Amino acid sequence: MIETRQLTKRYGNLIAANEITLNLKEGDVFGFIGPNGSGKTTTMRMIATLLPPDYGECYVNGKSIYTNPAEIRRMVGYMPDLFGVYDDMTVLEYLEFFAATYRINGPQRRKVCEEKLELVDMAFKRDAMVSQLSRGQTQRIGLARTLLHDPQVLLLDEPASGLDPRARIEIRELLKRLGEMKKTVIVSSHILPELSDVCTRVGMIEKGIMLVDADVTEVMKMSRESLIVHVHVKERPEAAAALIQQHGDVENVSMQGPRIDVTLRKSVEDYSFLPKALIDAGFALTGFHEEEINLETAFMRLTKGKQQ
Ligand SMILES: Nc1ncnc2c1ncn2[C@@H]1O[C@H](COP(=O)(O)OP(=O)(O)OP(=O)(O)O)[C@@H](O)[C@H]1O
Repeated sequence: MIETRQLTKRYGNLIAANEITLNLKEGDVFGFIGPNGSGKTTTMRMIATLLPPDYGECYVNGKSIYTNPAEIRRMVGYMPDLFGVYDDMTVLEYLEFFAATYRINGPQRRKVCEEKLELVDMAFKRDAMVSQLSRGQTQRIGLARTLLHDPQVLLLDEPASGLDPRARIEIRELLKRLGEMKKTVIVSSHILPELSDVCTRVGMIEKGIMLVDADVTEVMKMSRESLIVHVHVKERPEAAAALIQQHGDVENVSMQGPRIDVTLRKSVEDYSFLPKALIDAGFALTGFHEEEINLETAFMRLTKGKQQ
């Protein structure tokens, strides 16, 4: 659905996007992660045909940004990180105004606007003035506006920035829904953990260079040097730790309060020996689970040393 090859943009000596190659299918929700100024907006604007690249190719649903920009714009909904809203309009008027620019006319216009308001859970504010919406509500109206022409591809630049935790969760739920609707979504963020449970793929960019592009599960796996297992026993945790330490597959054991953190040797994946050894030795096992790596840890580990 989105295919870029060595997409490149330079500003003087600065290479804002350096040979970005991407391949996203229908239903992919691609988390585009990177610090400020790393090239996320530049890349998305090139895909949206709003910024001409200096080099490289980009196809959306098989259409080239060079030869079919108008068709691409019909297929793409782009939500910039900052967008203005007009003060003296109600929510519905605002959406109808943009629907008109997409040539959605007649009774269809009101219907489409109301549908999108439902989708972003803002129907209850249809008659409120746009100027009186909270930031999270404004973001949701922005998303409704991006969805008006029912684009197959969505490019969302930091849709959750500046939102409180509840509004962030709501945006995440919405992203999930868009993936389920088989849209192809690119969503940028520099806040890493918030994307992990909605994205199917993750791209990590720094200084214009895509350092990692993989499935979320793959990213987690790649970033993990060795497995860590958290163990809780009812009594005598120090004695349990000493017992675990003796096992040949265990690299290191440390105590985190009452919790025993067991680091396994590299490439050891089967840790079923741990509960067995503890139970055989008479310990009452009360907790046992593998440490989860979040995207933030993954990003730090995977990009370490790759950029200066
Ligand atoms: N019009 C421009 N002229 C010169 N430099 C630019 C221009 N637009 C962007 N840049 C530079 O290109 C680099 C990439 O910017 P971009 O906006 O793509 O980053 P970003 O990853 O979206 O950042 P943020 O998370 O802050 O939005 C930055 O160093 C930025 O200063």
